[in-house]
Amino acid sequence: MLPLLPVLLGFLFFGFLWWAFSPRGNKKNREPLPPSPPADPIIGHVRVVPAERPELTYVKWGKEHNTDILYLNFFGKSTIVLNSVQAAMELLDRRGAKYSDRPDFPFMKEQGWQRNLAFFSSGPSFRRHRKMFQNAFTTANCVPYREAQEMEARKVVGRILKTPQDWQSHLIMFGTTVILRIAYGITVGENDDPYVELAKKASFIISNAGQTGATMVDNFPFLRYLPKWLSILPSLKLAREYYPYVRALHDLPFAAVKTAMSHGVAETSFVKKMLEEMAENDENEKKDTEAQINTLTDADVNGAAGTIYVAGQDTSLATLSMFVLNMTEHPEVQRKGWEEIESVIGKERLPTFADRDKLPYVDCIMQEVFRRYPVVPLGVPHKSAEDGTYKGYFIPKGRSTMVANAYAMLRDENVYKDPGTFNPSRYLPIEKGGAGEPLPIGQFGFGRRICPGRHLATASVWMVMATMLATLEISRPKDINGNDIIPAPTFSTGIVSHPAPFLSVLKPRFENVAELLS
Ligand code: HEM
Repeated sequence: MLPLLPVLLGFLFFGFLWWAFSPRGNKKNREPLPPSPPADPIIGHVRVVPAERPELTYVKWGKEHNTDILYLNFFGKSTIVLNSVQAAMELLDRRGAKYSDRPDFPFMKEQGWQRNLAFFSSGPSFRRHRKMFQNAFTTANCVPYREAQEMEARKVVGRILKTPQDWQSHLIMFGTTVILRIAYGITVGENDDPYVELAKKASFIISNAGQTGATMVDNFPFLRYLPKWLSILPSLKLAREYYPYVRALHDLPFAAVKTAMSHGVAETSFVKKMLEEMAENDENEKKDTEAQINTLTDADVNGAAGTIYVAGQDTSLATLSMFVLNMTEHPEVQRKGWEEIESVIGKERLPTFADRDKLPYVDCIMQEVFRRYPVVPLGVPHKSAEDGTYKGYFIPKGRSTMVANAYAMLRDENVYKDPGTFNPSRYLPIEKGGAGEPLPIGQFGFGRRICPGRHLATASVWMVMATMLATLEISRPKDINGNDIIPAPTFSTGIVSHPAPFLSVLKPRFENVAELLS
């Protein structure tokens, strides 16, 4: 016979786990939780959500349950998935005060990204950093960075002309160089430049340490406090190994700007602008307590510049890789883009930002690149600060993570005809032969957390796309029988999604391209 006490304790223990990790609707008002696919006891949906591209499964579940809001449970933590622009606008935008917090990201902090706006919970640091970013990167305040964007875009095409087979590395180089220039005013040399080396190390740890917010350390934060010799998880070991590089990426260029400023030779940059503003405001703010809370410190500017790198480098690179992929798949679109550029600008000079309004089709190409394969398909999670309801469903506070499924929104068949097809004309007005469909919404997130770098990012991406369309022909390679090899794209899973390496042939569109670039 089984001993009674251990059996009883076992029952109690599992009963407690069941109770603690089970989802509950709002008992008081009898509102149910949003529709939810079947889950396991205690662990919830951990086993049923695929590790690869979960956004596709969320779309499927949304259709099966005929809903634009889903409820998932991971070890008792609620996740609310929003599959439509309507749901995201209602909750994350209009009711943004409730749904703009962030869950904790202990694993990013372990890697060295401490003072980072993207990972701040609501509070004074969030407000200070958000204000700093919003002011620094309005459309008007992005204008001083245009020269750097134009120059770096031309450099990337120049590098592609020299070694076209390395086009992917050259795009990586662009992502890094343009951000280092904007954040610190640093013009880097070629691949072996020490700043580029540091930036590569920082990028490596972000893309190889697991899915942001969903790693073991994020789920079990106590793991962070294990001593170094007990870093049993490979990802934790990797994070600790790369920590000094991430910190150096923050500290070395920051110190270089300060030195350059003290000698009066610093180039235009975000850090320079912020340090100058700090010096101006210093005296007034000493007297005022409210102002002191809002006062920026060196540590704030240092963290914010690192944030520009982590938030802007990989996203811009992934978007440009998606552009090359779409152009390889659709030579006819590429040709139309080039024809527009040729008719407006000719072949004697390269596009500049002043041409943008006169190139509506090129703009549509960029919008379609943002839409078809969104590079941040599940956004960055928000957190609910209060209980709420949507379409009669209960959204529990505190432990609920809100995930805006940008992929579902940008592929919504109710909004876009044949959403899987790459068709830039869909945005043109009907009277101009287009379909008058709305520009994409969701690729830059929502509400109070919407990407503050979106104007800067759009400008960088537009400039590279326009320069590449004006100068390069992007085509499919041929197989041994002379037939086109059409890419069969697959994509990485992570906060930023990249296309897996694919073959594409890039060559100058006409004879004097190299001269134009020089
Ligand atoms: C094509 C390039 C980019 C894409 C697709 C992109 C997309 C996003 C998305 C989806 C979010 C999450 C928004 C939310 O939580 O609702 C975000 C946040 C953020 N992005 Fe971007 N981004 C890009 C480039 C940039 C650049 C160049 C910067 C640098 C200035 C930047 C700075 C940030 C920051 C600081 C946040 C966090 C905002 C917060 O938590 O309040 N991003 N971005």
